[in-house]
Amino acid sequence: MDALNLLRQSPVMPVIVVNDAAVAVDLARALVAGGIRTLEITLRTKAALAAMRRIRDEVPDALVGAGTVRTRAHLEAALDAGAQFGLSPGLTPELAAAARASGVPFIPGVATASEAMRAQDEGFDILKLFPAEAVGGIKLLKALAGPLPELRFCPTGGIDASNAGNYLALPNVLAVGGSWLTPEAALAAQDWDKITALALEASQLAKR
Ligand SMILES: O=C(O)C(=O)C[C@H](O)[C@H](O)COP(=O)(O)O
Repeated sequence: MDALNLLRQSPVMPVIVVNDAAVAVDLARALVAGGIRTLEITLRTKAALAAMRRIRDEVPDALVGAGTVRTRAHLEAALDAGAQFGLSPGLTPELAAAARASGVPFIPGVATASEAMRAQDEGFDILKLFPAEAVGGIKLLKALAGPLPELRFCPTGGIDASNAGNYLALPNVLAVGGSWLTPEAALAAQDWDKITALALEASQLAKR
């Protein structure tokens, strides 16, 4: 699978912060039950790698991704833990080389035209716009479509059920990312029905 097909699996990529690997399997099952298969587990917590391993082993319908991949070492650790793809808030030459060598889909983050052009030079044409709302959101994506028509985006940062549909209506947007499918309170309460309901709502957001 490449980044294009990956982002076509689900209109929304949940950005998941796991504090306790023990709940990762139930959480992943709740999202998959709501039709969301592509899961971005951020590397921001100690539990992240163990969570990826468990989901990979126990939830075969999920596609497990690593988020917040900032270095070659992060990417290698995530792949060892079973990650099937990676995303980053940005891109460095070292990370670009590691991602190309890994052979897994990798979606680097960009926030400007120059960053998008550098990412394209490094071989990436499917990019995360991050932090989407803060750097111009829909207006920026519309403006980039003119000079950079080959690029496709997964905007992330400040997106939720209220504005996701507007992003998905843009021709250069393949999917959106966001943390709104996994609210901290629902995770703490292990309210899997709530998370399945949010996932169902998100999976019905049609692309175009
Ligand atoms: O951890 C990463 O790699 C990131 O890129 C950050 C996340 O994508 C955003 O924190 C999600 O943003 P919200 O949906 O506004 O909460």
